Amino acid sequence: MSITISGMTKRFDRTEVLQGIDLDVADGELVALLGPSGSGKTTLLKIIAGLEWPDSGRLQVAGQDWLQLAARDRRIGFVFQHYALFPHMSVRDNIAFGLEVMPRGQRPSRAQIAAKVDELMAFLQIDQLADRYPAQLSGGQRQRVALGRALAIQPRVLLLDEPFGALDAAIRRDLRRWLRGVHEATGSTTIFVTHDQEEAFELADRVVVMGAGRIEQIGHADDIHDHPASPFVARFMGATVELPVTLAAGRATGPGLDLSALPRRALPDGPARIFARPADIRAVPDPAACWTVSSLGSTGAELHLTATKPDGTEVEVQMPRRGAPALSRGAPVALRIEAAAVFPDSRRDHAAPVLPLRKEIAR
Ligand SMILES: Nc1ncnc2c1ncn2[C@@H]1O[C@H](COP(=O)(O)OP(=O)(O)OP(=O)(O)O)[C@@H](O)[C@H]1O
Repeated sequence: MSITISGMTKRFDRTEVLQGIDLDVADGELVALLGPSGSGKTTLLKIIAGLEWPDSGRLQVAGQDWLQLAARDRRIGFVFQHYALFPHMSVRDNIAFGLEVMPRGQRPSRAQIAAKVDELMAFLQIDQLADRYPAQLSGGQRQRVALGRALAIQPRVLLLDEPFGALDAAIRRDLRRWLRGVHEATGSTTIFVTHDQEEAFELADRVVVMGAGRIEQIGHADDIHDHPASPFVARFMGATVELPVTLAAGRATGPGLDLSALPRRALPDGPARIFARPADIRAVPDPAACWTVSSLGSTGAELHLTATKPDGTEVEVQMPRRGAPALSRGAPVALRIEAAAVFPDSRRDHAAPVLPLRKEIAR
């Protein structure tokens, strides 16, 4: 089922939680909503599920207006972070629940329900747990049961809200791989919410980055990592070093900065800011440079240093220790920035780029 959301807004009291969302999800696609806490991810998911209603905008699923449909008529599978399995029901009964409560005309027979549940438990690799109760399961097992319950009704759309949020890192990784397999096998259009970048990029076909009620960027992992569409996305993706530069003929320059590795950009002349990751910066000894090494440490593999300017600006640098020049505290250094996003100063932080970053001019 394809999903088309257009011009969607939602306000709670005075907060505009969704500020005009436009999003197309293709039939069978697996899409992640990624963003910091409070950016509106869950609200968007709840609107698709029919648990919230927008103030304006459209929601069409396979061409049908879902805002005219009650939640129970949407045939949606929904899994929350705090999966609420019924504690007094066995695994088997939890999974069967959605089928058992179907209206009489649509409800499969007892034998059909039993067969469906057996098939799902085998598919989810939890058949040996059929007669256990939720309290007797691990977090990862409970999560699989929750997913089994959501899948039992053969949902047209599967919505997962931080499905692995409460689990530890190793189990999350296992379940991610497993969920990807489930998605490929069932082919249901799936949207999941996460604030974990690795999870979003590993699992999803496309990632939707949300910030403060807006979609900041939609794309694939490499694209979002290398070409953030806004300062917000750059910061969110770990480009925590933010420095003023001057753009002239598509080239950025700044005091004590070597920016010759950056491609020319189709951006207007004038003041701008660059956003770089500490791991994309190299400190290079230079007696004439305005930066000095103010702290220096090593993790064995990497040197972590802080470079400081007389005006108090500080920059974190992480560079491979092997092959690094000899550096000591107080040494003057230039900063060579090997990759960075550049945004003209006139832009509002969350606006779309004046010119797409990808439109780089050949040197
Ligand atoms: N029922 C409600 N009444 C009032 N405000 C609400 C309600 N539901 C959500 N909000 C507010 O809307 C904003 C967005 O919430 P939402 O849960 O959609 O964000 P989120 O991106 O999913 O965050 P998180 O990652 O923390 O779950 C928040 O500021 C939240 O406090």
